[in-house]
Amino acid sequence: MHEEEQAARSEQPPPQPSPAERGRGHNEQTPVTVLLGCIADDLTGATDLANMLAREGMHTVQTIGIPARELVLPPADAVVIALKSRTIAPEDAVRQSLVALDWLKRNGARQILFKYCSTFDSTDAGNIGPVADALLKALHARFTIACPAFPENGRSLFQGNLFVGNVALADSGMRHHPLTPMTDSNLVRVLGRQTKAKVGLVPYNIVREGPAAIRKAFEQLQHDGMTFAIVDAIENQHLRDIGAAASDLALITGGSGIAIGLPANFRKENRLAPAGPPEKLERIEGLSAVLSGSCSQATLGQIAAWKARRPAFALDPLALAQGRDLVADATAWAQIHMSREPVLIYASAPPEEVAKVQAALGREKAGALIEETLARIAQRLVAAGLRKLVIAGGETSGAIVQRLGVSVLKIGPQIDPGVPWTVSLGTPRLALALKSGNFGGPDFFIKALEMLA
Ligand SMILES: Nc1ncnc2c1ncn2[C@@H]1O[C@H](COP(=O)(O)OP(=O)(O)OP(=O)(O)O)[C@@H](O)[C@H]1O
Ligand SMILES: O=C(O)[C@@H](O)C(=O)CO
Repeated sequence: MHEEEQAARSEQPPPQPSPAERGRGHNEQTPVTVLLGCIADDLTGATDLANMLAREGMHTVQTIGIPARELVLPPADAVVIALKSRTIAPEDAVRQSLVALDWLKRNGARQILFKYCSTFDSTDAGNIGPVADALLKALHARFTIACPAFPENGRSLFQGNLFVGNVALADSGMRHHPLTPMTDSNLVRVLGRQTKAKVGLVPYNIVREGPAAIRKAFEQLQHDGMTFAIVDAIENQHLRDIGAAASDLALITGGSGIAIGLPANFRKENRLAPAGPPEKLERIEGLSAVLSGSCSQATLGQIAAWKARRPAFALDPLALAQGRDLVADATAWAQIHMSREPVLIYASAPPEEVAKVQAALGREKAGALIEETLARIAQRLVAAGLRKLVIAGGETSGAIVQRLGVSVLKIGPQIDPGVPWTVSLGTPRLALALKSGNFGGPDFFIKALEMLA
């Protein structure tokens, strides 16, 4: 371990305060004292991570982008900064991630977690490798792990190969992802193409032996000149053991699953209180709706389940492009139904329809037009009393949340693995469930809103 890193880690723990005692603001005069500082490369991924940390008993706050100087955050053990850096130019992703790191360090973070997708969404140009390289350098650290496993959602790693359910990543739907097609399941190779540093593997037969064996493997890999270790994991217990073995690492990288084992390290150091009951979110009163721009298989199934029981309005992207005012149409329609029951407004469509729209409008233009439309609809519906909102899709969530001016989320109960209810701070208070495209059971939308009834 580098000297500076060692010095920071060998400090004696302070008397163990609650987050309320620790943090009262976030500016330079009164810093929040964060234990775990997290940088997520997209919005729904950040919420997934925040959910995991909250479930494991850390008071967790999520910010949308890098917190503004004047923003006062509630006390928190963990702060997750949600960036939108997964598919932007690598140099922009690096720059934004370093600003996020700087904020987290200034606010006391003792360990940094870089969260990316459980399907390792990236290209040979990045952004996982370049961002991880830059964070390591900024932290004066020489070694980290990469582990996107998330067993509860079917993501497991064996011999460095990532599986989605019972198929290898490259044989899964991720092969056809429009921005980050994943055509190689072997993460040692995938990450190896994104960094000049050496990438090694801690295989399953070592992981299953527990924290001491895993830690020894980390030491051996460092001795052999490796900077990254892809670490196999199939079950939550493996992630807990990897977390324990990674307690001394300044930087950890992975999916939300890798967070499972980290709170225990802070508890062991007497810095974190034992896990209590899940934090109760304030009750939000008002109208409910679901907005969806996700075209994933899971979301399409959830839309079908909703339509069997509840009112739904489909946005036609080609009509939109021809200038039809679907914001007005959808808003007027929703206002008739919403006072009686929750509504769904969606642009989501199966691959063949998406392909037609993309052929006519161009992929980026189609996406941006739909995101902008859903965001404007959300804005009008909030003005009309909408307060409980389920959003499907990472890009879609980003566009809507940005338009609504949301900058901080408090994390509440889990709806399905990877998706919690959250409450926005600021006015008006909104209950938001931001669902990653691939997450949630078939009745997710209905289940989510019933939880708030
Ligand atoms: N009918 C459609 N035709 C073309 N593009 C569409 C259509 N409906 C939605 N889109 C666009 O597809 C993109 C879907 O991305 P989004 O990130 O919201 O969902 P996702 O990829 O399923 O979610 P996640 O990133 O959480 O896995 C958005 O840019 C959206 O505007
Ligand atoms: O890790 C995942 O699969 C999700 O949190 C995500 O990042 C989807 O965009």
